[in-house]
Amino acid sequence: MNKKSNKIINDLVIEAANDGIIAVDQNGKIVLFNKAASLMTGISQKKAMKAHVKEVLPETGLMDVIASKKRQVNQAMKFPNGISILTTRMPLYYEDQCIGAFSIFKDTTQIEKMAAKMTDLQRMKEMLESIIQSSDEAISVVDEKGNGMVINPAYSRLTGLQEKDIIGKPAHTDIAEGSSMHMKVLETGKSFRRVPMRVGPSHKEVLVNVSPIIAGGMLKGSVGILQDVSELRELTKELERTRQRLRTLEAKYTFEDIVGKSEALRVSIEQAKLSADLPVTILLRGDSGTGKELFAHAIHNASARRYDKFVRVNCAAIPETLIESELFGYEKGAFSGADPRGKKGLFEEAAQGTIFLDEIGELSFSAQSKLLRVLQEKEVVRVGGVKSIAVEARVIAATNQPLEKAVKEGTFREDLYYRLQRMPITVPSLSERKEDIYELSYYFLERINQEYGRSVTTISPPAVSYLSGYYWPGNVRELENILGRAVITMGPQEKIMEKHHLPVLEADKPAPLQMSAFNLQTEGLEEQVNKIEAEAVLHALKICGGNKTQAARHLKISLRTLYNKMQKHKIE
Ligand SMILES: Nc1ncnc2c1ncn2[C@@H]1O[C@H](COP(=O)(O)OP(=O)(O)OP(=O)(O)O)[C@@H](O)[C@H]1O
Repeated sequence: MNKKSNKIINDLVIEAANDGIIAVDQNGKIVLFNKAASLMTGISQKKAMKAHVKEVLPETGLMDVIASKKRQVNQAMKFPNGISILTTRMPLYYEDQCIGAFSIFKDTTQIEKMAAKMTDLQRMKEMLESIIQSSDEAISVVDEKGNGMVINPAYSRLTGLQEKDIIGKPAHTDIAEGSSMHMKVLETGKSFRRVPMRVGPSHKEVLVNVSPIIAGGMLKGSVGILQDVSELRELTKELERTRQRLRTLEAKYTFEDIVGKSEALRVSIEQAKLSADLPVTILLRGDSGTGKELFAHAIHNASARRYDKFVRVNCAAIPETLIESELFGYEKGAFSGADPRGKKGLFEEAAQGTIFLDEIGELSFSAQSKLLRVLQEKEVVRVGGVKSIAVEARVIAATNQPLEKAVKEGTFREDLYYRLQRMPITVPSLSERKEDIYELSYYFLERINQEYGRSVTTISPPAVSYLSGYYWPGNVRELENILGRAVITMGPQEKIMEKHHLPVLEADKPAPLQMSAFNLQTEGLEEQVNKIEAEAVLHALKICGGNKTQAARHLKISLRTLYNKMQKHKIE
């Protein structure tokens, strides 16, 4: 290869190089400016060649190199067009004489951008990690193969499992009962919510929400959030207790609110008014929905105790295991799961007010004994305690059960029965006072109008006589419900309730239960049995007009079991 061809090759290589190359002579005139240099600086090769470097690219610092004769390696700098470069600059020598300088530079803009992105990603990752670690929700993450990747301290607290037990281990490692939802997510790519399972060595009951982690359109893993069911249960129970307490702490009605002029009702009201200030326990008797609670409110409000509390306790709705501690309170450490500070019972809570014991026929035998003692001695002893606490509250009890039968069968204490029977007041059933239906209907229409924003002003005589022909197993409560339903079926402008607005009311015996068809293919036996049970309970309540005692009798179960079933199937 001769000198000439050598030069041609050199020129071609320089031109094709990815790095920018600029060379200047000892005066600073640009003598070499390759294509990459042009692309990076945005200056055309034509303009750059022969121009003085100070005019077009003073930032290259080549004049300094000529002056100092020093090489500078890997210097970072920026061109005016924003391109970042890394440059190496050197003086050019020929026969020991500096004849110029040159610079080779690389475009580092992309690398810088990537580095910034990496820093952002790193920051984001650290942020996410600290959110996960400090979250009160128990979180577990698995990778696309189903191996544990991340758990947080809340997860360890809930399950009792540590990172060493989970990280890198298969997704089912933490499961005590149930199948891995993480694996289900990885198999289906779908989310699942509120799946019950048990986890960890202590078989902790949890509800799990799981979702796929999708990155760049690919399934990369699964994230699960575990909720402690026992905590949820405790909260729900507490809410229920608070609700019940709120409902119980005021007596809304007075004798003025008891509608009806029938002789049967008038006698009961007279008796109740007379007993209001007598220092005796009252027993309100009568079918479900006749207005016993209304009477209890009215008696309290007519007594000297009206400015004190009215505490209502539905003895059938409180679980048997809790009734004694609810009524009489408990001392600290009385039983596991109890408030460690101990708790006042409802008798103490009622103080100088009234305690209304609804469904008293449902009290357990042992609670009956304690109640008798309270009525006789006028004092309570908290569960797990020894100290007697004076009871000043007045007791009004109510039942829709034939207590005499329960006494005979040995399920209700005879001595308690006689104690309660000193002042019994029977609230008549609606079928014994059908003449009150007219007045009651107008009273309820007014209430319903207010509640639903309607203006039904009249009920036609045929509609009233139709209502009077019915046997009203659910009493006044059923009448209120039927009128409410009828108003909903009426047009918004209709003002007169006619017979056709009312549902079909069977004059006498109920129709047999028609079971709906169940989908045997998709539902398991347990689901089917549950549905049938819910339907049977609903049907019994319907044909008994919402009268729970009758419905329980119809189903041949105790009233307490009926309450449990209603709660289970969320039947109001
Ligand atoms: N004479 C009445 N005047 C006005 N409203 C009444 C009358 N009797 C009952 N009610 C209403 O009917 C509904 C049922 O009454 P209440 O709850 O007092 O019945 P109850 O006999 O205590 O029923 P249960 O035994 O099922 O607890 C309530 O909404 C109540 O306000």
